[in-house]
This record gives sequence, C-alpha cells and structure tokens, in this order.
Amino acid sequence: MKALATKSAGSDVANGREAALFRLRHVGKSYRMGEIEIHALAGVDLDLFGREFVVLLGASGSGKSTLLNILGGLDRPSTGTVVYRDHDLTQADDEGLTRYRREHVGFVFQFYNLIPSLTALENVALVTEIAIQPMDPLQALEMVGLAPRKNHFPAQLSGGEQQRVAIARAIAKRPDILLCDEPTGALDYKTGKLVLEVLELVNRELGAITVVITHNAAISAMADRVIHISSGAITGIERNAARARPSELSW
Ligand SMILES: Nc1ncnc2c1ncn2[C@@H]1O[C@H](COP(=O)(O)OP(=O)(O)OP(=O)(O)O)[C@@H](O)[C@H]1O
Repeated sequence: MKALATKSAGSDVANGREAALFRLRHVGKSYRMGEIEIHALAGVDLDLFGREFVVLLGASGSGKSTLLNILGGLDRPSTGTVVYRDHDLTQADDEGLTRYRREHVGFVFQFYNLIPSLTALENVALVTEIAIQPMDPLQALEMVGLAPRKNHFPAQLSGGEQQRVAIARAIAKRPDILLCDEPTGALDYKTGKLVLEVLELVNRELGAITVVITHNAAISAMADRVIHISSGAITGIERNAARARPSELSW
C-alpha cells in the first residue's frame, strides 16, 4: 500500500468508539450518456467497522453495485473520498488500487466466475499465490465444506458448490472486506441459504467486514446493520439487536 496517499485518522475515534475501517464522505458517481447525466450515487456518507456484517438493500438501479465497486477499488467515485484505514483510495494510482484489491478485498459475484479448466483447489490457489498472508487453499475449501471436492472441475459442481468455491477463493487471501453482489441471486432457496450460512461462518471466524447486496429483504435479519439505498443515496441505516441465523430466515 506504499504508493497510496495517507490521511490522518486522528479525528475518527469518536468518543472512544472503534475507528471505522472505511470512511466514505460525499461519495458521488455520475455517468454521462450523451446529453443525459446519470447520478448512480449522490453524496453517500458511510463508515464501515471491523467484523461487521452489512446488508445493502435497494431496488434495481439504486446504486448498490456502484457503491460496492467503489468500496472494492474496481471503480473510482466522481466526487468525494473513500478512506481505507489511513489510505485515501481516491488518491491512489491504478497500481495502488490494484494492490489494494489484491491484498485486502474479496469479491463474490452472482455468477461464480471460476476458471473452468482448473479444479476447485487450483481456482483457490490462483489467488493465494499472489496474496501476502494467504490461507492454505485447502483450509479455505474446508471452511466452505468443500475439501472433499477439491479435485473437481467447476462443471462437476452444482451452482451452490461453485459459489462456495468462489467464496473460498475470496477469503483465502484473508481479506479485510468481503464484497458480495447478489451472492444467492442465481441459486434456489435451499442452496441460497447454505451459501448464506457459509458467509455468516466466514464473517464470524475470519472477521472480514462482509457486505452483501441483495433485493431480498429477508436476508437483512442476518446483518449487524442494514443499509437502505434508493436513487443513489442512503435513505436509512438500521442496526439489528441480534443477528438471525440464516437457517431462521424464510422468504
Ligand atoms: N457504466 C455505466 N454507465 C452508465 N450508467 C451506469 C453504469 N453503471 C451503472 N449505471 C447506472 O447507474 C445506476 C445505478 O446502477 P447500479 O448498477 O449501481 O444499481 P444496482 O442497485 O446495483 O442495480 P441492480 O440491483 O439492478 O444490480 C443505474 O441507473 C445504472 O443504469
């Protein structure tokens, strides 16, 4: 992270509370399409704290993926700042952002994006080869309950199993933040719940901030905090008194 600009974190430990790991201030993202300017995000202020499980809830087109992509260093905001620890990601050059993603961010998408010609273990190992303090790839597969399938290719695994390999791949680098964009969107009810159980387990055991985008309001019950987003703005943040277990959810 050496190439990233640094910023003082001194003012952020408010009233003895834990300092936020991520601080987003006035984050906006606009796209120009000919004459029209689309405001995907408009003035988002958000802090994310270590170990928390956050559900990002909003209608289609509300800006959820845009926010996730900015948090993950896949995209840059048009305005505002994103500070990770004491690094201002908005000041980072491309190389700095690549290193940030590689070393600190795990991504899980709706479609698993596994490499078809590699086994489950090889898909995970691909990431651990370039990480700083990775897990043993087999340990990552064990966490998601798929060690017995380590030599299977993606085509030999069900959708839910492929998603669990994708989660193993995302966590094997021991990320500070795990960003999940509709991770159960392509799965049936039972398999989707199993994947949520795996996400809950890795959040609890590894402590990575876990952000899950969903359209499914029932999933909010398993979060520490639920962030509602509408038309590119945060319209409300709720804190659950207790996290529901994924097995208790129904939709
Ligand atoms: N690359 C882009 N170019 C132009 N407009 C974009 C681009 N990416 C996103 N948008 C627009 O920004 C807005 C927010 O999109 P975003 O994908 O963040 O929403 P979302 O809440 O994730 O939606 P969904 O749930 O359908 O995935 C939408 O109006 C979308 O069309």
